[in-house]
Amino acid sequence: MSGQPVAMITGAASGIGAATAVCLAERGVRVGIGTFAGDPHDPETTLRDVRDAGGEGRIVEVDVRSTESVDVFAETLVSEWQRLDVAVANAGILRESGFDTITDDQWHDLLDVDLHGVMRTARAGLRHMREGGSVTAISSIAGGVYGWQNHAHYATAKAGVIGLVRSLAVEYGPKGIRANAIIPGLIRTPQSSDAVNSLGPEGLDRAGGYIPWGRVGHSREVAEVIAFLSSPQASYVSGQAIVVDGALTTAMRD
Ligand SMILES: NC(=O)c1ccc[n+]([C@@H]2O[C@H](COP(=O)([O-])OP(=O)(O)OC[C@H]3O[C@@H](n4cnc5c(N)ncnc54)[C@H](O)[C@@H]3O)[C@@H](O)[C@H]2O)c1
Repeated sequence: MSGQPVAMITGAASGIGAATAVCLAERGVRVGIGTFAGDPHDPETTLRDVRDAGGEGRIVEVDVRSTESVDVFAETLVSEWQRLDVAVANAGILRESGFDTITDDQWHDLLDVDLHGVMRTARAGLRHMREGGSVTAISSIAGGVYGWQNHAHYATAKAGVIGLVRSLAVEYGPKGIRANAIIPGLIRTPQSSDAVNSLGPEGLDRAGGYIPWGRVGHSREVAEVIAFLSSPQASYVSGQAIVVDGALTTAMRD
């Protein structure tokens, strides 16, 4: 096997996934830009940014609710570049629902993306990692650190991915494959902007005032940590869940 490492990133047309594609490209990683048919964001923007960073990318449509779709994503990259080294299970959705009114379908639909989609991405990637590798899953402070009212399904999924990466770290450590989770706080992306809509157009800025760092995070600030975890520089970091939140979860409320 030769050449630059290759990464698969789900949900890479926007937000943290798009920033991760660029960060990895800057480090010489060829990136598979997983894009979802229902996403209004144009993956060509991510591809252009990857190329502007001097990198190489390939857009592949993928729905993490489908095992076949995720497997084809990984196989497409391997057939193009003959290797796969990094899987970033980033795709996720956020829905609000009180717990005693949630339907089985609503519960299942969220976990199908946010937990089972992560499992499918990790599994598809791991099968092709021949010379070590790295899996990074995106959790959340909701579930990863805190509970969250009216979001029990989301928090359950995000807690679940931490259990998953810990188990993968143990199972695949002997093969030189690391697995970690990122726990973002409040990051300015399409998902978080939708979530705080009820606070008004300046909602994210106001929410940032409650964070010790004085603002919400940028996708790039999460992507840098994902890129580090995906790199050989993180060679002894595995089974961890790393919080990237501007000290939000560290702060004691008066
Ligand atoms: N933004 C935040 O404050 C925050 C905080 C904690 C965790 N997260 C997590 O970060 C990850 C990235 O989210 P983001 O904030 O960048 O928002 P985002 O909406 O920009 O990204 C989510 C991506 O997932 C994709 N997606 C949705 N359903 C899919 C499916 N079935 N198959 C494939 N792709 C699908 C979307 O197309 C989108 O590109 C998510 O897992 C999210 O839960 C975000």
